[in-house]
Amino acid sequence: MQNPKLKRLIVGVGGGIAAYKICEVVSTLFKSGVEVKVILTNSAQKFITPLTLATLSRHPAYTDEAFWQSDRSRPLHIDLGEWADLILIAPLTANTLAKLVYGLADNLLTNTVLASKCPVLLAPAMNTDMWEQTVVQRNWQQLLTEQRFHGIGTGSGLLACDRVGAGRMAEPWEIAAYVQSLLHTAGQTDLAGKQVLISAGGTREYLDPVRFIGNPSTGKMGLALAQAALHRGANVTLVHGSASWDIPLGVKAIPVVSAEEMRSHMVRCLPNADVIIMSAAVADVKPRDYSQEKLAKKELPEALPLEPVPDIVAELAQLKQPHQRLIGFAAQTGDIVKPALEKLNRKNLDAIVANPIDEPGSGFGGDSNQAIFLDKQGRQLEIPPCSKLQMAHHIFDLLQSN
Ligand SMILES: Cc1cc2nc3c(=O)[nH]c(=O)nc-3n(C[C@H](O)[C@H](O)[C@H](O)COP(=O)(O)O)c2cc1C
Ligand SMILES: CC(C)(COP(=O)(O)O)[C@@H](O)C(=O)NCCC(=O)NCCS
Ligand SMILES: [Mg+2]
Repeated sequence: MQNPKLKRLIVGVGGGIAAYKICEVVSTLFKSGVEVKVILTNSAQKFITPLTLATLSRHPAYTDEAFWQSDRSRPLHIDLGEWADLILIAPLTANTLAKLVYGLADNLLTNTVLASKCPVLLAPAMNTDMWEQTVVQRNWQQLLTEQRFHGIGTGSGLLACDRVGAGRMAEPWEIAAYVQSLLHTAGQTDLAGKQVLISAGGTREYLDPVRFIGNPSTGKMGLALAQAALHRGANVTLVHGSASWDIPLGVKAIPVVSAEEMRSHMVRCLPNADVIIMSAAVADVKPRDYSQEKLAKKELPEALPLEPVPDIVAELAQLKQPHQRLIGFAAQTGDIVKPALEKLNRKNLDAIVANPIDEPGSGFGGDSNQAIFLDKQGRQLEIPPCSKLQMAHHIFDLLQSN
């Protein structure tokens, strides 16, 4: 999904056990069209072989042995540094972090970072005590104050030393998505300091403890919007119904079940938000009656009396201040433009994304989508089929360009 001009990635692998996950990152990115070259530190080679990464990346994997070879017409770190559009370092060790803070350059990886100007994405992985050391935290915070460095992680969970705590490396899918975002934006954090509030997924309106009215929404479009906003520097709150994914590190997630619950969280979070995107598929109706006990088959009514649930987007539109921007989604079959335009005007939205759920490779569940973006300035722009993350970036590009 990268910007067509930006697609050259160097992956620097550090000497930590989390290095085993980098094969998947390299493979995923290669398959999505990114050109990948890998540099391994000496310690990284104790965990994973250059041969594996060379094979997955379809390029030589570079080591300090290559750095010191005398058969090159130009130094390798200069060639690699000039070649890269983006450098990912994962896992980032405490050792390499400290070197980067001080500009130390005693191996191919650190020399390549100094010999390049592109953005650098860092994915640390460490034992909890290592990660929480004052000196490590100070190094981490200091490095992130520099514009070219972007950080992902760490998460909390089981570590390789059997400890449960902070220091887990971000998962491959999160790292790959962050790379895609930075290749799209060239590292520009145009949403820095902004609060972005997103709703995602389907809501469920229960009839009894096991049966509900719902829809097939998986929340993947909302997840992609949350990732794109986060990677562009925003603080992101994601109010989500049923979801089939893990929450990205750095996103504040609020799980909900019903439309009423979603409404109350969206209304509560609204005052702090700069941009509000309603990509959730809210059930329009709920059963009028709810039974605390599971209804026996024979107790089920022949016809289900229904009543409307709150119209969340309409309420947000009424409550919002002029500086806040509210974007809706309209999942439609058939003619998608007319009903979306009508919803944009009737609900007083700033923009709406009309989503043809009956087109192949678009709509519920999958990883790709297509849409027509309409706004109150009268723009009507087609977003051709692309990944949901790429669509999310197109939407933010359009919002930022007026
Ligand atoms: C089994 C093992 C696991 C290690 N895991 C980590 C780790 O997760 N994070 C870390 O910062 N260092 C870890 N280290 C220590 C680094 O390998 C060591 O600091 C090394 O000098 C890092 O070199 P590099 O930064 O050039 O890759 C580990 C060492 C061993 C022996
Ligand atoms: C090691 C691992 C990648 C394992 O992940 P997994 O449980 O998903 O297989 C994850 O626990 C992690 O990122 N840990 C941080 C680094 C670490 O554990 N270092 C070794 C401690 S001495
Ligand atoms: Mg609706």
